[in-house]
Amino acid sequence: MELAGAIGAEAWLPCATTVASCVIGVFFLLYFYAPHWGVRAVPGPPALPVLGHLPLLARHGPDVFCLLAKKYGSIFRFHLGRQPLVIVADPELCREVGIKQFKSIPNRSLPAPIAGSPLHQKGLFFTRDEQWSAMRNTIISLYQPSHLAGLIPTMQLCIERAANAIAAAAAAQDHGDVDFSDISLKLATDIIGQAAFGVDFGLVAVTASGGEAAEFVREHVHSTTSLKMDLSAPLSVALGLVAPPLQRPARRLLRRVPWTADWKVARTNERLRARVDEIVAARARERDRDRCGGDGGREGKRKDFLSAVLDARERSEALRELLTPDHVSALTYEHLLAGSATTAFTLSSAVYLVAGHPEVEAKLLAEVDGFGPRGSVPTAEDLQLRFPYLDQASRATPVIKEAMRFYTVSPLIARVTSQQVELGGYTLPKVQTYFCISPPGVGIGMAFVLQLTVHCGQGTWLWMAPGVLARDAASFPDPGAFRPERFDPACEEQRRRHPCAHIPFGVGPRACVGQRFALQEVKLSMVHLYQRFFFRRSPRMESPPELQFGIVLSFKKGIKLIVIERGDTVA
Ligand code: HEM
Repeated sequence: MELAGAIGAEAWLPCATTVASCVIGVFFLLYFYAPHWGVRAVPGPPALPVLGHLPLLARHGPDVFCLLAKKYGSIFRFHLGRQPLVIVADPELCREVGIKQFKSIPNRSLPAPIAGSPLHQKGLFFTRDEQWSAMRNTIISLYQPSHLAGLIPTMQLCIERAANAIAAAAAAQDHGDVDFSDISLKLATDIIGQAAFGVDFGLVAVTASGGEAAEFVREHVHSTTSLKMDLSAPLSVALGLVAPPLQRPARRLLRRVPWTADWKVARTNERLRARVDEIVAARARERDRDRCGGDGGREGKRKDFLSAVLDARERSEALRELLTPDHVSALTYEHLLAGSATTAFTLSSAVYLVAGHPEVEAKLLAEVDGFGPRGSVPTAEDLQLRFPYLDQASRATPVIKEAMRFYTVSPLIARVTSQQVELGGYTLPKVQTYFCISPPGVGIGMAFVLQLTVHCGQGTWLWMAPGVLARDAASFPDPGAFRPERFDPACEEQRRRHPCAHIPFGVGPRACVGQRFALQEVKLSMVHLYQRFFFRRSPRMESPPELQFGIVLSFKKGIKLIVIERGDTVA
């Protein structure tokens, strides 16, 4: 009997192992290929299990999307780890996504680096549906021309400080090199500090080791630069790319393990969050004090975003419910996140490109000198009307526009479907709910399966690719040439171009809310900088500059320029 039992067990064991391996294998295949299934008809290169196309991204950087568009056409599949993206690289299809079919594609997909961070999630960028439209309607007035015109003196003050810092840095160096991208990031952050928080960070003026504000911003920069889209991100983010359900448990675990990247990011984000909450609470207290002491004047004078949002909250019960203190903090912090690195990158790339093109520089200098003597500060109206080369017509800025085409700071714009969508001849599903089967009573496995449901239920990730559009020779002949004249409204090339061929600020109701703010800042900066200096590319910098792809593009080793003071009389 015993012998028969042993033989039975021996025969049964390999059989059970084979069945278990098959079940695990099938589960693995289903898990990794389920999101792919709904979009399998969309063309794309074969994807590696688990990693998808991340190795391609590592090898080619953001250029990979141009290469894939050449091979697969204007709509193709790219697997960010396990998650397939349907990438749209055609102006008309971008108009479909951003405008015509907006009702079916109103939200952004939540990339792995952002998942689990309320400071990042509760701002305008990642809120959804009615919450988003109510929030956007509330804050949109702060970006209207009349409000922005009132910010010019504050912006100009920061710009003049930055120009002094540039002159001092150039004088301190034997070869006159200045780390221009570093100063422009500090400048953009100072401006956002004033405009969003009503706080003078004074970064341009402080040394590298400088005070509490500098520490706050160092933490912000660390938090932002850890928002990577590839496997060099902290472990939990990398896991989020290849196996989303493991991200949350991994993050919970790793944030407790000292010195891991997750631990550092969690500590930084907690400190950042506490600091932003502190600023918001202090402003609320200040307003209460002013009201009790009858000093409504200071309250009324404040032009920053935070005060305006607190005002709006006070005026309406409905808004108090909509904009919880968490949302107010997130919205305010979002300005720093959305408005500093993007604007700084745009200013740095414009000045870098002009420095390498003497014919563009000559036209620009002539225009700036024609405006008035050194130190003249343009009004909002001057910025619109008196700088045709920098600003050919309202909101069309040839030099800046061409710089933004040449280096597109957001090469991809993330959206997600909430209805089934027909696009470019493909049917893209409303949601990807293949993994809703949750066998009851499996303990910890149950939690795992429930998480799968959440992750798979997000809809098709449909991303626009302005970075590919910007390099398309059909819209921009000789796309590798820096030629601002291609945006001259009078030229044939501009007249023929599709209105959505150049969309660095996105398109449709969800386009960048800070576009006018950013352009005002960049134009004002360029006018002042070219009144005082001209720039040459440093031979101590690589050419072309190396790019790094995080949540937005940045220059990996910065932009180094030789600065030459122009003096009072301009040649
Ligand atoms: C050169 C600078 C900037 C560039 C290139 C840029 C680019 C973008 C892009 C591509 C989007 C996504 C648009 C879409 O989905 O269609 C966006 C959204 C957004 N941007 Fe900007 N941005 C810049 C500056 C700013 C500034 C200065 C602020 C704030 C003061 C800002 C705040 C936002 C916000 C809040 C959103 C989300 C809008 C929404 O979901 O309703 N951006 N930006």
